[in-house]
This record gives sequence, C-alpha cells and structure tokens, in this order.
Amino acid sequence: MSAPTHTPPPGASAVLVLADGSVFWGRGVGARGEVVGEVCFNTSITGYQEIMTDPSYAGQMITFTFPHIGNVGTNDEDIENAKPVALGCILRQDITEPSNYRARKHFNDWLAEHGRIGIAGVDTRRLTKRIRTEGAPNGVICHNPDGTFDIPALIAKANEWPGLEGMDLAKDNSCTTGYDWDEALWSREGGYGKLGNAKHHVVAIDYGVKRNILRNLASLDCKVSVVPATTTAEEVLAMNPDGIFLSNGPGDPAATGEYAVPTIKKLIDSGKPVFGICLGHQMMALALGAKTKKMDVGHRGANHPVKDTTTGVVEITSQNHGFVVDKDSLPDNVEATHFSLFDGSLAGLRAKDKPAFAVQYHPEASPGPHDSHYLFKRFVGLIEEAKS
Ligand SMILES: NC(=O)CC[C@H](N)C(=O)O
Repeated sequence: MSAPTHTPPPGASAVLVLADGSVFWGRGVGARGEVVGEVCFNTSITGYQEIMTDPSYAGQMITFTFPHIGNVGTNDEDIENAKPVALGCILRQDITEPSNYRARKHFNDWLAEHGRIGIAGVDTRRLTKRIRTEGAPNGVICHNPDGTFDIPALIAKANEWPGLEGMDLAKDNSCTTGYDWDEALWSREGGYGKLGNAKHHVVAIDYGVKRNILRNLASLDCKVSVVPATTTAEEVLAMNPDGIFLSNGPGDPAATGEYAVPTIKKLIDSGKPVFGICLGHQMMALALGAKTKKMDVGHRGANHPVKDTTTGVVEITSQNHGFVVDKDSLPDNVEATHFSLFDGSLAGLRAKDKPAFAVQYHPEASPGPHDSHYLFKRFVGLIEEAKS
C-alpha cells in the first residue's frame, strides 16, 4: 500500500483511516462527526437499508462493494430494526438519486436524520482486498465539511478501540422489556401481513433480532413473545412456549458466556424445540460444548452457497458473521448439518438427542434469496412433532 498523505486532496470532506495507518480520502455523506469500529464489507447488490438496520452490525461500519447505493431511496418498511444500527457506511460512488415507487427519502437524508456517518468516493475494491487478505481492521470515519482532519489522532483512536473479539454487544442491542410480535411477511399486494390463526407460541430471545425472522415465524402461525437477552431459562419456560428461538445479534458469542450460554443450555435440556440463527447458532454451539472463534474473513453478502448435508441440497444464502463455530470442536452429541461451500466452514448444526438446531446464516434473508425459508418450516415441524 502506498504511503499515506495527510494532506486532504481538494474537495475532501471525509476520511477513513485504518489502525495500520492507511488513509482513504472521500466525500462525507450522512451525519457529520466521527465514528470508530470494525471495518467490514458486504457484497449484496440490494438491501442497503435492511443491512444498515440489522442489529448484528453494531460496532461495525460497512463497506458496500456494490457501487450504486441509494438507487431505491429509503422507506419506512424495509427495516430490520426501528433505527440503523451499523455505525456508518463506506461507498464507492456518491449516493445515487432515488428512483423507486416506494422511495420516501434520499439515503443521504435518512443517514443524517439517524446520525449515521458515511464516506463516498473510496476505492472500495482496494479496501475490500485489504480486508480479505489481512482481516477486518479497526477504523475511523471522520466527516467534516471544513476539510480539516487530525490524521495521527484518528489513527490513534482506531488503535485504541478494543476490537470486537471479547466484546459483548448482545445485551445492549436487546429489547429491555418483552413484547408480542404479530407482523407477518411483506407482499407487494398487501404490504406486511398480520398473524392470523395463532397455532403455536414461540418465545424469541432477543440478542439484537432482525424483524424479518419474527415475520417469518408469524407467517407460519406462530404467536411470538419477544423477551430480553437476560431473561432466565426459568422465566422463558414459565411462559410455556411450544418452541424457543435464539436470535442473531452483534459482538462475540463467547462474551455472552455469563448469561446467554447457561440459559440456552437449560432451555435445550428442557426438551422443548429450540432454533437458533447466527449469534443464536454460535451460542447454541457453546451451550452444547463446542467452541467459537473469530474468522480470518467474515461472511457478509447475499450469494453464499451452503450445503445441507442432511438433504444434499445446496442453497444460496444471506450471511453476516465474523465469528464462527469451530467445526473440529463439536462434541459427539452434536451433528454438523450445513457447510459453507465458499470456505468449508460450519454453517449449521443440530443436537442428536434433543430437538435443537441452528444455522450460521440468515434464512429470513432481508436482504437476500429465499432458498432457506424451509428452516422456519423445519422448526415448526419440530414444534408440531413435540405437541403431538
Ligand atoms: N448476524 C449475527 O448474528 C452475527 C453473529 C456474530 N456477531 C458474528 O459476527 O459472527
């Protein structure tokens, strides 16, 4: 990488610095100010609003490898959380003018309104290659229209940030009080549906849950009670659920060892059907005695092939994770059920002696393909089996 210059080029209103001293000049988008966190990349070509609102991106800023960000604007519906959670975004091109019948707001205005900082005009290919070869670095985006930047201070800030490893972000991104969920999946004709005839009761533990997971459950006739991350196993079981769902969420799964992991162990031992997604998958693995680790290269995109070894079927999946379950650490009572066809990493597991299973990726998509919706049906199938 060429030596960084600390003199802003003409017109620079933002800068991205990495902990190793790399400097990327650009044009600020969204809110002004400074943000520090992990710099990752996502290869999806659609769904920037769903991605920015996915709570699993807490502590991270997202490099969008697709250059046309903003082309469908933003609306009040394509959200996975009430507010964006990703710290900021890094873009190749200036934000595209919105052109879509559902657009309500320009992406730039939406970012600014929610206090989210971004930078456009970055060589995102160079940045992505750097992340791919050296891992996701700490970084700072600074957006200052005055064009004055204290680069050494920003680099120091990037280095001082402790990094995601060992960081528990699930508790802070959970709801603080429980609530019932009855919104079902979206359709072009009717928008979001409503839970009709509630056949099953699912308690979903919220570690930073994406709404489309809850919508999928509601669309399969599940009344969903969402509860905070620190809810105890006794409290969950006292709600008499037919099934228990462990949500996705940000941060290091191993850092949830004091509250989530022991709770999940008790819930699995109760014999109730349990289904986990992403962080939920990682914590289920920890509860079953396996280990997790930080990945050299995280998976973030909407075209990741995964093989379900129980059926032999390959599905194209939506993914967002930087930690993974070590496939060599699975105890005898745990079966590996899915593998990533990109790097062979573990993408799904099940307990052999309990109705508990989980996947590392996102069957709810949002954004992404719908190949993996069958997993929600698999969960409801386990619930029906347990009830009969
Ligand atoms: N989407 C998620 O649940 C992410 C899980 C975890 N925070 C990871 O990065 O691996």
